[in-house]
Amino acid sequence: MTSLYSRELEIAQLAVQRASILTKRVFHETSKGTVSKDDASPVTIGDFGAQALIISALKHNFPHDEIVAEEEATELRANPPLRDQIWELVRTTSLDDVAAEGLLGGGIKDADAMLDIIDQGNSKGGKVGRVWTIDPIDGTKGFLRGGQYAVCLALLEDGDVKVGAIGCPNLPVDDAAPLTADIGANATDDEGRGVLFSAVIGQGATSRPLKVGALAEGRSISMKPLTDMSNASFCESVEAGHSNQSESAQIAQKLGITKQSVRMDSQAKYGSIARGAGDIYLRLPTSKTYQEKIWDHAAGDLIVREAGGQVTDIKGNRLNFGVGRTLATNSGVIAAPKAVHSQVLSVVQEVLGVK
Ligand SMILES: Nc1ncnc2c1ncn2[C@@H]1O[C@H](COP(=O)(O)O)[C@@H](O)[C@H]1OP(=O)(O)O
Ligand SMILES: [Mg+2]
Ligand SMILES: [Mg+2]
Ligand SMILES: [Mg+2]
Repeated sequence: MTSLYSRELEIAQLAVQRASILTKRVFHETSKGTVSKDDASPVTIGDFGAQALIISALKHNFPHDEIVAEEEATELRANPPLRDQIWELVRTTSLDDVAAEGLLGGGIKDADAMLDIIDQGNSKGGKVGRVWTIDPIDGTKGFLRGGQYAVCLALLEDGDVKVGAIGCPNLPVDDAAPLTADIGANATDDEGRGVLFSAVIGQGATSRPLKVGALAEGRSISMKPLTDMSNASFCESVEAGHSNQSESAQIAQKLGITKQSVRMDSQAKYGSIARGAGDIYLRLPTSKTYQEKIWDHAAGDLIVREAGGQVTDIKGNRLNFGVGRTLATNSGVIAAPKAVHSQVLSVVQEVLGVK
């Protein structure tokens, strides 16, 4: 008997795996083609290309599902050389396994079809029906720096995360490796790196080596039991503009955490705590107006919860993925093992003055 969401899980993981190949090619082979978006955040040919490949795989398998994806093709329609650079990558990226590539429906017809596919990620989201959410490259700044980044995909059903997959090409493949954002000085090959995290609601969380063909064997992951806060390690964003690092230092001190925070870009933070490499992930608001995006959290939220963690915002509320493209009703993120979450939450609220 096949389990619930088994097909969605398989397609999601293969789609993430294929898109990850494209991002690695961008990093190793080409200039990054970086352009600035309206909000001044960077986007590269890797972001656009990865989004095209993932949406194409989803539309082939689940043509009626909605898609909320980060990027859109307007810039590319006005910039044919950029479009052609992306098309060349998309056209020549496939899984190194005929059956797996076949499951994703193979390639895209032409450059114009690619632009239309990228724009199919424009759903408004919401709390009704099946909605996939895609962050083709999460942590673009980490990607550009040669640090951590992630290819993220999740399925929401009636606003609830049911399936999540996160590809982390630069994390150690070994779940027992120490928590670090460092990929090794002058690392030029992918030796020992690349992990694919996944989860299905009610079925636990898994990690497996990130491959370039068929899926590798997975193993079940869980958060580390944390009994003594002085041994805890917590992770946060590299970018001070994405999470308040001086408040997190005060919180850590009050909790009795003695280790320095580990700063890493992207949802690699969720994956790292889910496999017990780290313990706590704090994301503390830096502005009253910024709304977190659903594609930045959906897969990580499920993977951590399925690994035995609890994920809330700074008010203690579950993340609500059913209110549109953003987490408009939430503020910040606190992810921690269930047993200590309330302790962490109360210190966060004390330091931040949250009532
Ligand atoms: N002011 C902000 N507060 C929190 N997150 C932000 C802010 N500005 C951008 N981001 C998002 O944070 C995510 C990366 O998080 P991290 O720093 O933990 O890796 C990116 O998806 C980025 O969005 P964007 O893709 O638009 O740059
Ligand atoms: Mg992101
Ligand atoms: Mg992104
Ligand atoms: Mg971005």
